Amino acid sequence: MSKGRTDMEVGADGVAVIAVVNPPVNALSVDVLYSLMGNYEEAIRRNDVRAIVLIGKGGIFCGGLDINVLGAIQKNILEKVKVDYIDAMTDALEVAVKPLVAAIDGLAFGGGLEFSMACQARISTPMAQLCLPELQLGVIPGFGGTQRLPRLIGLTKALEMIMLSKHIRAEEAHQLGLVDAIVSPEELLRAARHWALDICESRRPWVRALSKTDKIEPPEQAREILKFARDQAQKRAPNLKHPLICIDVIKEGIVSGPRAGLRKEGIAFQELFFSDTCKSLVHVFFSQRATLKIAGVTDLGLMPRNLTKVAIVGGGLMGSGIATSLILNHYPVVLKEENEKFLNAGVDRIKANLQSHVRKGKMTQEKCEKTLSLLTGVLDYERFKDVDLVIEAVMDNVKLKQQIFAELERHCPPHCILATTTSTIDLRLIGQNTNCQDRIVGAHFFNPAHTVPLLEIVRTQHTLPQAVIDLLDVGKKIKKTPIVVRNCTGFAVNRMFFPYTQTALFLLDRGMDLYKIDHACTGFGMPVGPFRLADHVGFGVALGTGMQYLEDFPDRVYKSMLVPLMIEDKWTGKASKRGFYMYEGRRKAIPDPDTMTYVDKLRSMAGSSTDPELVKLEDKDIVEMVLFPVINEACRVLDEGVAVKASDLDIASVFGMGFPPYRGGIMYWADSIDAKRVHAMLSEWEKKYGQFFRPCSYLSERAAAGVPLSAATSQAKARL
Ligand SMILES: C[C@H](O)CC(=O)SCCNC(=O)CCNC(=O)[C@H](O)C(C)(C)COP(=O)(O)OP(=O)(O)OC[C@H]1O[C@@H](n2cnc3c(N)ncnc32)[C@H](O)[C@@H]1OP(=O)(O)O
Repeated sequence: MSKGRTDMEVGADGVAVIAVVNPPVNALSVDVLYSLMGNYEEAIRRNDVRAIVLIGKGGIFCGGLDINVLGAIQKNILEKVKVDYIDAMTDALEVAVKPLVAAIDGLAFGGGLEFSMACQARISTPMAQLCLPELQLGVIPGFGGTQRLPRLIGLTKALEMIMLSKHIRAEEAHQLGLVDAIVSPEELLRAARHWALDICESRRPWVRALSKTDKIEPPEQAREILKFARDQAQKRAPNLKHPLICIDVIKEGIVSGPRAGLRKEGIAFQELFFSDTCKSLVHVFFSQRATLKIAGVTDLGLMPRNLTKVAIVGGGLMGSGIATSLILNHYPVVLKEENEKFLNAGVDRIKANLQSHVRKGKMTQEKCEKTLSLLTGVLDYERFKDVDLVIEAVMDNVKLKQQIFAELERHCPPHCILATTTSTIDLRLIGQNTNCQDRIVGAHFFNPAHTVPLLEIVRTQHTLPQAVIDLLDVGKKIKKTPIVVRNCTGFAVNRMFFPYTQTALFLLDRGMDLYKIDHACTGFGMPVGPFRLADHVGFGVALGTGMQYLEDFPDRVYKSMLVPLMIEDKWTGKASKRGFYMYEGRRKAIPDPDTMTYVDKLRSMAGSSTDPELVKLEDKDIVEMVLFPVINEACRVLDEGVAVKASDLDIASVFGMGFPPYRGGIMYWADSIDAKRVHAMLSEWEKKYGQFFRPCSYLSERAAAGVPLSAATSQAKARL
């Protein structure tokens, strides 16, 4: 946070060019802010300076406030940034006696975009991307963005950008009036200088964003727009306050004028720094980047090879989702199926995935067809001879996978990485009939693979670091957040979340209403409750996984016969339209009264009776009972070295299971509750309900020593 600077050069034309220099994204660190103000004041003072251009060095304008500053303030390492001072800075730019023009190449994010909006004009290159992403960090724009953006582009568009942290490209920004001209990168500086001098010489208007009123909608319409935005924000994230605070701040500017709006923005911005939401989201931001740093893999100086052609074996739900993701990100894909019928079905699924992009306006029909042309369907291995990566995505059957991997070794070039999507089978077993265990790696995607943002990369003791590096690179290019884990049953994500549905089944057996359990979990912020999740995954998969877990972890599998009972009647979850819910149309899930017939049958078969204490549990207690066993398993996953660090599990839970990011991820949340309490509750439940709830040694030791669950093992050992 105390690094970076700005450089100033004054040209013979009288234009001072102030460049932000703080790679990799030119974030506004404390040093950059002070340096910027120093340069600015000097430029205003100097008689040889007539105008100022603000630019970022290295093809990036500015990635916003240095997020380390937020973290440091939260931890009291740094005194609160003087927001008054920053306001004064943006104000100073806006009311400067010499014109300022922002020259934007690459990213103009957060505080960076806000500084540019305080300038009198913005010139960009075609590749520029503009965004106010502050809400994703639990704060609101704090350098005047809540007031200047609506005045530059109107309330409707400004709210869309701010509330959804929506990126816009130069062309759209130009149409909206946020960017005044688009020029090539080579022309950027020259054009910005000219523009600034043109303002000096009154050939172009001197625009002060805060004084603009022409884009703001009339009062009645503005009220409606703000109300709609509020309703949407509440619907999207009922547990979050900062989006509503942001709307209040914008409203203040509309109702009482931009000065009042700026004042309110400053106060709210400072207060939000210290909210748990902001702390959690900052943790998620850095943890997400940290997944790419793996000791013994990414610190060896290896560079990712350029994998240009990918093949997929199996065009089922998973294979077609992965293919969609790859072609959407410009990878040519060969899709192999065993017969014409399955191949057509796979290709149709991919077409349907792309069409849904067209329907939602994310893609034109023309682009859709171009994207689809990257896909080649085949029935044999002929085209595998020049592929760089194969992803096997057939059903989880050891013999079948072993046969496929032996064939892949024969047909693919020797550098080709062979990946499997298995979620349960030991990778060493899959590669047993090959001599290329060092190129075998797990690429565990989550269904639907083209939308779920997590990719679990699984390595064995044989996997070469180069194969992991290459897959990390592909993962990043197809916009997945990858976490690298070690080979074991269920890997990190499925293993960690296995108890989620298990505990729910336990509660159901003891008389709790299943919809109450799901409701409690979604109220906490999970996208779906455990029963809806089971429907989505499908009972066949759930049962298969359950059997595997029973074999590998017999001490902690809760044996419920409910799912097998339903499968007997061909109720298999969402795919069969009957499961714990009934399904109408594509999405609608309706509580199914007939499900209770199975529950009652099971209860009478097992002779189980309602537990009066459990059925009285409130939502908060249900959430703890369902999620504490998840924490317990996450501790085991960490202790066994399946995951490298606790923050990887936070990311896995957020991006793989939809754990609410504003709670920081599963381990972060556990530490916020305190390991002692998690341990105490599990111990109490173990006594009452059996070993399913028994706390593992990692949790017990850390709870006893008062060490956070997320503390790195070496630090923790020193304290244990
Ligand atoms: C007052 C204001 O209103 C408040 C603010 O401005 S709050 C900050 C607003 N800005 C943001 O939220 C931007 C956050 N950053 C991003 O979205 C993305 O990093 C990006 C789009 C800028 C670049 O993405 P990408 O090219 O994929 O690179 P990415 O790996 O994410 O980042 C590269 C490095 O820059 C760092 N970085 C990115 N933005 C940063 C920021 N604003 N502060 C500090 N570090 C940042 C990352 O941590 C990463 O560091 P590492 O290499 O050590 O892991």
